[in-house]
Amino acid sequence: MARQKAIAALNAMKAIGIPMQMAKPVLKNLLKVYENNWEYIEAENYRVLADAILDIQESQEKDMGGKGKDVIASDDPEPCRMRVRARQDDHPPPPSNANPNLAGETSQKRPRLEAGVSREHKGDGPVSSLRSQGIMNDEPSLPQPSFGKAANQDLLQRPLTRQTTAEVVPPQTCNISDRAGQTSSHLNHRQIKTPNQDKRDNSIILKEPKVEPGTEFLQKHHTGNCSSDPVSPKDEPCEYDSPVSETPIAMIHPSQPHSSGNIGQQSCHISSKGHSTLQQNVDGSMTQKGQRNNAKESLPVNAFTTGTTSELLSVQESSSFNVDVASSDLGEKDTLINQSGMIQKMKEPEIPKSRSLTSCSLVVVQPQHALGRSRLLHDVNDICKGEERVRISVVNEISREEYPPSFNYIPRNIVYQNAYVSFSLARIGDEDCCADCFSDCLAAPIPCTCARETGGEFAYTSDGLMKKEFLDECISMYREPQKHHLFYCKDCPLERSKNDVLPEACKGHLVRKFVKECWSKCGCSMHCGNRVVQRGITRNLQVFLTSEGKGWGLRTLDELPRGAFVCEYVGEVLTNMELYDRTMQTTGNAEHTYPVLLDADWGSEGALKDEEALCLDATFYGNVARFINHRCFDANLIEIPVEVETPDHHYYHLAFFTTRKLEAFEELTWDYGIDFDDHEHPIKAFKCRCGSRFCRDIKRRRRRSRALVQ
Ligand SMILES: C[S@@+](CC[C@H](N)C(=O)[O-])C[C@H]1O[C@@H](n2cnc3c(N)ncnc32)[C@H](O)[C@@H]1O
Repeated sequence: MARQKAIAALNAMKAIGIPMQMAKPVLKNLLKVYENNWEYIEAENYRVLADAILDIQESQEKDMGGKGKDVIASDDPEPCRMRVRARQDDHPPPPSNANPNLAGETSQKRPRLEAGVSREHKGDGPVSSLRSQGIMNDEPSLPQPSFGKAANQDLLQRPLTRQTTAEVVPPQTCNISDRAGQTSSHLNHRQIKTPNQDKRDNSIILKEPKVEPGTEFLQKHHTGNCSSDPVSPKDEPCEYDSPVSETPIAMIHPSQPHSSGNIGQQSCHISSKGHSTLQQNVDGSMTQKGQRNNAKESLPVNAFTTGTTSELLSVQESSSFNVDVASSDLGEKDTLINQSGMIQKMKEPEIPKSRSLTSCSLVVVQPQHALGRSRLLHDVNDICKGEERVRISVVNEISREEYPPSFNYIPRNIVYQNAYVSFSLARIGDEDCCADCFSDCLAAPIPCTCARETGGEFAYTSDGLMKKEFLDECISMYREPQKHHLFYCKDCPLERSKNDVLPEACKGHLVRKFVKECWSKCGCSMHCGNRVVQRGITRNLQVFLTSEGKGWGLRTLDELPRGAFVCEYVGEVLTNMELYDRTMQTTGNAEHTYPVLLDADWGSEGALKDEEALCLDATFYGNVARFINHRCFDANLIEIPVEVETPDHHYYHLAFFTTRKLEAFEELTWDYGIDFDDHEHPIKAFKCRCGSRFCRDIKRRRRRSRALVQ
C-alpha cells in the first residue's frame, strides 16, 4: 500500500515536471517528518511535497549564487537537511503523532519558506508549472516541512493537534496518478513472478500437479495454408471462458504507413572493439570480435515506412558483432565511441549523477520513439538481420500483411547504462578458468575447474545437450521452488527498486543452479564441449503468428531432443532502478515483452549495490526469445543461468533448454512464472491461452466462476 502511495506521489511529481530522482529523497524525508502519515502528503495533490522540493531547489539555487536553476537532487538526501525555515502560523497544525519526545517543546512556529523568497519568480521550473496547472496556491494551507534535525524540531514544536480529515483537502485526481498503478516499477518484477517470487508471496500457485513423465497433450491444428503444414503446439484443448478482448500488442500496426524517412532515430552499427569475446562464424571458424564491420549499412528504422518488409532490410550474409545505437528524438547524435570501441551515451538528463557509468561493456541509448510504436521493418526471411548463425524466418499463416512490431535485433546482451557488467580478463582468477586445458575439456580424464559450478561434473554431454540429472534438478527447482533454498537479502535491491522510500523486506531469491562455460581465458578451443550457449543459436527456428491469439510465437522447425540449447534470452541489461524508471515512463504498449530478473545467486555476493541488481529487458533490443510465449507449469523450455565472461553471479546469461523431446513445428514455450492470482498487481496479466491442463489462469477463472455461482 505504502509502495503504491509512494509511486502515486512520484508520478504526481513527474506529471508536473519534477523528476523522480529529485522527488524520491524529499518524499522519504517527508515521510519521516510526518511519520508515514500519508494524509498530509497526499493532500492538495501532494502540495507539501511539491513545496518541499521547491524549497530545496531554491536553496540549491541560492547556494549556487542563483546560477543553477536546473539542479537535480541526488539520491543523497543530504542537501535537504541544509535549510531550516520558519513559517508563519497560517497553517493547520502538524500530525499529532509527530515525535512524542519533543512534545513538550510546543511552539507556534512552523517551518515556512524564507521571507522574501518568492516562489513566483522561479520561472520555468517544475513548480511554476505546478502552479500554472492550478495545483499550487500562494497561500499554503498545510504543514510545510523542512528537513534535518533542526527542521524536524522546528516542525515538531508546533501544537500537537492532529488535523482532522475534514480539514485536509482531499487530493485531486491527477491524470498521471491514475496511471501510476499501472506503470509502477514493481509491475515487472511482480508480473513476472518467478517461482521463487511466488514462494515469497506465500502463494500456493506452484503447488501444481507434477507432469507425468511422457505426458503429452495432443491436439494438432493446421494453421492456414502453410506450405510446410506446420503442426500446432501439443497443447491440450482448452476452453476459454470468454472471448479475449485484449489485442496482443504485437498485432498492432500503424494503420497508415508513410514514406520512408528517418523520423526520430538514426542508427549506426558499431563494432565492439573493446570486447574480447570470440565469435564462431557461420562457417564454423572463429574470429576475434571487435573488427569494425564497415560492410554493414546502418538502416534507418522508424515507425512509418512503406514497402514490403523484405524490401526494407538488407540482410547481411556474414555474422557480425554490431550494435545499434540510436540517437535522440531530435536526431542529434548523443552517443560517443570511446577509444576502446565501447559505446557510451553522452547525455541522459534524468539519471542522477550518483549512478555514474561504471565499467559497462556497452551502453545503448534508449530509442525514445520506440515506446509503443510499430515499424514494419523485418526481413521475413531472417528476423535476426544476419546477426545469428542461422536465419530465422517470420511466417504469418493467420492474417494478411501483419508482421511483428519493430525492435532492434541484438544477438547478445547489451548494457543499457548503469548496470555493472565487467568483462575484464583481469577479473577472471585461476579458479574461474582452465588456462591449462587444451582442445575439448569434456574429453579430458578429469573435469577442469570450469566444472566447479556444476559440482565438479560438466553440465553438458558430448552431444552438446544438458545432462539429464542436471536438467532434472533445474526443472524441479523451477517447478517446485519450495523444496529448494531461498536466500533473503538484508537490504534487498529489488525491494529498493520497487520502493526506495519504504522498501519492504526481501521476499527471498531462489538460489539456482548455474552452468559455468569455458571462455577466452581458458586453454581449450571453441570446439570444447563446455561451450554451448556462447556459440549462439544453432537450431532452426521460426517466428510465427499463433492461432490461439497469443500474438507471435517461436517454434522449432526440427525435432529437438531433451536438454537441447535453443536460444538465450537477450535484451538490454538494466538495473532494477532503471527498469523502475523506464516502466514509469512507458505506456501499456511496452508490455509485449517481459523483463527478466537476474537474481539467481544474489546470496553469493553479499549486499548488492543498485548497479548490481540487474534484469534483462527485450522490449526494444532483444533476440528471438522475445517471441517465446508463456505456458503455465509444463512449458517445453526452461531457463538456466549460464556464467560465461564474468564470475559475477549478479550477471549471467539466461539460456533456454528443452525440458523434453520436441516435435518439428512445436511452439516453444516458457513459464514466465506469472501469478494470475495477484490482484493487487497494478498491471493486469494477459488472459492466458497457454492451453496447458495446469493453466493457473484457467484455474483461477474457474474458481472465480464457482464462487460467483455459490
Ligand atoms: C514475451 S511476449 C511473447 C511474444 C508475443 N506473443 C508477441 O507477439 O510479441 C509476451 C506477450 O505475449 C502474449 N502471450 C504470451 N503468452 C501468452 C499466453 N499464454 N496467453 C496469451 N497471451 C500470451 C501476451 O500478450 C504477452 O504480453
